Amino acid sequence: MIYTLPKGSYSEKAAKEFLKFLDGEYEIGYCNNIYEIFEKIDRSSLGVVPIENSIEGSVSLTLDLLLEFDVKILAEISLDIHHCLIGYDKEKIKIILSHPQALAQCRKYIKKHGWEVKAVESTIKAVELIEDERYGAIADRDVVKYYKHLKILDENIEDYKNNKTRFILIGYKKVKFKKEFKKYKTSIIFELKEDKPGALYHVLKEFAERGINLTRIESRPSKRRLGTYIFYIDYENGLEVLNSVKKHTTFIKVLGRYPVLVE
Ligand SMILES: O=C(O)C(=O)C[C@]1(C(=O)O)C=C[C@@H](O)C=C1
Repeated sequence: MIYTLPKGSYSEKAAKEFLKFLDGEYEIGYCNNIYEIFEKIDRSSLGVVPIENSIEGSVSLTLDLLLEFDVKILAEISLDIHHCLIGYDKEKIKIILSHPQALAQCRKYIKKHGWEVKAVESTIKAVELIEDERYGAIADRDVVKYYKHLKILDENIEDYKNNKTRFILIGYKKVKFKKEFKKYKTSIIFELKEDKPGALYHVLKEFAERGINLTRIESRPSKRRLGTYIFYIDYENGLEVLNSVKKHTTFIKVLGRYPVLVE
C-alpha cells in the first residue's frame, strides 16, 4: 500500500508518478491529511507527502513529522503545480476553500477578488465542501473528472509562474526502483551543541571543506523554548561528512540518502 492524500489531490498525482518508477505492485491508500499518512505507514507500506513548494516554501507539518516519526525518505519527485478555480459560477463566489499551501500560492489572485478564505485539509476536501454557488475551491484541473457537477472556472491562478512542489516517498523499509538514477541527496536533522557565535558556521564549514553542495537549509522551532531551533539540511551525494557534523551537534538524525527521480 502507498498512502497519500485523497483521489484528485496533487499528492495522489505525485504518488502515481512514484509508482511509475517503483519495482513492485502497490495499491493507493487514501488519507484525509498528512498526519494520517504518517500514522498509517507501517513496515510494509509507503507514503507520499508534499515537503516544499517554490512559492510558499516548506510544508512545516511534514518537516515536524519527519522528526517525530522514524520513517526514512526513500525518493523525491518534483511536480509542476497549476491551480484552477473550481465551482459553479465565478461571479457568485463569496468564499474560497483550499489547502493552506494552495491558498498561499494564489494569495494575490484571491485578494484581487476579495473573497473570504477558508483553509481545509486538502484541495479535495475543499472541492467536497462546495455546497452551492457561493463556494469556490482551488485545486488541480483533473478534479472535474471525479466531481462532474463542478466546472473549471479559471486556470493557472498561481501568483508566480514555474510553481513546483517537491514530494517525498517515505517508509520504513528499502524499496527497489526499475532504473538507476544519477542524482542522490541526503537529508539530515540536527540541533546545535552550543548557542554561540559561529555555531552553525562550524557545521556548514564541514560541508564547504569537502566541496559538498547544500541544496536546502531550513530551521524549525525546537518547541521547547522561543529562539531555539532544529536545523534541516539537504545535500548532494555521500554520507562521508556525518561524523564531522556530529561533533557540533547534540543530536543528529539521518532521514535518508535517496534518489531524485524527477527534478
Ligand atoms: O491538497 C493537495 O492536493 C495536496 O496534495 C497538498 C499540497 C501541499 O500541501 O503542498 C500539494 C501540492 C500543492 O503545493 C498544494 C497542496
